[in-house]
Amino acid sequence: MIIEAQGLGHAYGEGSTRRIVLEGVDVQLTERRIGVIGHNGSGKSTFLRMLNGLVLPSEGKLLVNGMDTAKDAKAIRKLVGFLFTDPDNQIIMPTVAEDVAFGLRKSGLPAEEVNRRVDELLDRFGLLGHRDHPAQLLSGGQKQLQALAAVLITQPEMIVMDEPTTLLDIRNANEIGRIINTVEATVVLATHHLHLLEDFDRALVFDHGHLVADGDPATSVARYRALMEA
Ligand SMILES: Nc1ncnc2c1ncn2[C@@H]1O[C@H](COP(=O)(O)OP(=O)(O)OP(=O)(O)O)[C@@H](O)[C@H]1O
Repeated sequence: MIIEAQGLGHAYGEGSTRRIVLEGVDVQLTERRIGVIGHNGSGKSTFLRMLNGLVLPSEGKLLVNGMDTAKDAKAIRKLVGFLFTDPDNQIIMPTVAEDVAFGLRKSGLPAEEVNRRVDELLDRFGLLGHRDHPAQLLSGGQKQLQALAAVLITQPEMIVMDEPTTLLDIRNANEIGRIINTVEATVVLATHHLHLLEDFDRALVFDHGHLVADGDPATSVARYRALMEA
């Protein structure tokens, strides 16, 4: 995947309520594991939501594999899956298996192939025993794994994850971290759990809507800590 932000900016609101929350972001990303860090309200979620066209640029451009999110959001969403902080926001179907299969409903794949993929993912995530259970009865960590399975089943080339471990206890957060490291797709992860980025290729630091540091995770985390302590 190639992500190119060119003079990228975003403002929420209009007129007197208009507020710039992202400004002048120029970056090209080709790595497989990309972290995004920064203080609350620094613009991480806004940047992430721009990667699949959920939020469109007010300034500049964002290209994903050469496609402009402002023009080709539909094609881009086929390549880019999104995992939200709160899995309850993306659980749609009554049972675990039905929910994981949901993204394939228009794929035209035979039911046996859909079931095969569902069971393979549930097995990988330790959820096979919950296959036919009500999705809402899973624990927070299990729900997040289920939500991740529901994204992975469509075999996206990139998964954007917006603080997916924030609501989880340490054990479940680490489990999600472990699984993130096994995912084949490109991963862009915004997190305050900085240790999850240890094996990442690159980390971006946002501060008040500006990209202020960009490098290997250890260097970026040190820069972020220094900013927070200044
Ligand atoms: N839909 C919206 N309408 C208006 N303002 C918004 C909206 N979404 C976010 N903002 C504002 O944009 C700014 C950046 O928010 P964003 O969610 O991108 O930050 P963040 O770095 O992800 O923060 P956090 O770590 O708290 O999740 C914040 O000041 C926020 O209040």
